[in-house]
Amino acid sequence: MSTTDYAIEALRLTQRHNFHTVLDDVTLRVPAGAVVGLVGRNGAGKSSLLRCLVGLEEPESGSALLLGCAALALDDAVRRRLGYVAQTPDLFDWMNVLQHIRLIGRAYPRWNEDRALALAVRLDLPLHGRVAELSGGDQQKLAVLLALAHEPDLLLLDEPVASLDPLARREFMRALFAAPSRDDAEPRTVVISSHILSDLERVVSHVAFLRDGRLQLFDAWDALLEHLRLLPDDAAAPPQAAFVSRNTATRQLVIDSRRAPAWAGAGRAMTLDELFAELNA
Ligand SMILES: Nc1ncnc2c1ncn2[C@@H]1O[C@H](COP(=O)(O)OP(=O)(O)OP(=O)(O)O)[C@@H](O)[C@H]1O
Repeated sequence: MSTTDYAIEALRLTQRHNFHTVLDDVTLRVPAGAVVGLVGRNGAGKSSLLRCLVGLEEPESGSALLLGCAALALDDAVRRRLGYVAQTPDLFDWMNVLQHIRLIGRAYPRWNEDRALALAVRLDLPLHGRVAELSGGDQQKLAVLLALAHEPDLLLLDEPVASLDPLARREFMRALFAAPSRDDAEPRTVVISSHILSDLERVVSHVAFLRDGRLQLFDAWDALLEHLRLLPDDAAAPPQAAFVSRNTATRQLVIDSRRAPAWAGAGRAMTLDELFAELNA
């Protein structure tokens, strides 16, 4: 793949806060059109990674390119093609939903107000409700709506569904993958961090696992489903080179059968929940 086939190219990102390593040499190349689930335990570094990717935080070392443009020097043309929703929505308390839609719309030539209003209705958002009076979930819905309505080519979402009820989550997922209204639209690339792995599993093309600031695993989800196998850690173990994780408490192994083809049929595949538990054991 050439550099331009990647919507995101992060090279050796390292970040420290108060002498604590928050991101540790993270290299991540996200193909254009991928939908990446970014997962990891609390404090693993997901928000920090997303902030470094969108240029809101300057890493101690390393660099990131978004749509081919340096994250720390994004030009207006690239900014207009980006959407980012922080974990804590960045909204104006004194403004209502409709005012937000009109204000943000002015900044984006591609803004689709009809789509924004239709989405507000589908998400059950009160158009005249002031942000200060909205529930946490409704504030999160508004932040997501604002990031979606300019039809970005690259969307980075930091736990966008944490406070959404199951029906709102379903609407949100539909909106996320709704076909863009423009003819010139490129396949949208999405990075979405979430702890709701059952939701992610249904929509992602790729999964990135972070643990203690390190990128533990990044691959296409269908490849992981096919090739990662959970099996008992016993005397007849596969070659160590195939080990992905070893759980001494449960005496189970995760192996990558691409590195041990003879073991391709051994054990069983895992759900994303199970794989998460094994990788963080
Ligand atoms: N500005 C900061 N100053 C000091 N420490 C920070 C700062 N930002 C993040 N950290 C620390 O960096 C680590 C990673 O935090 P981060 O918010 O990126 O994790 P996360 O994976 O998004 O967690 P969660 O799932 O809880 O949202 C944590 O130990 C956190 O305390």
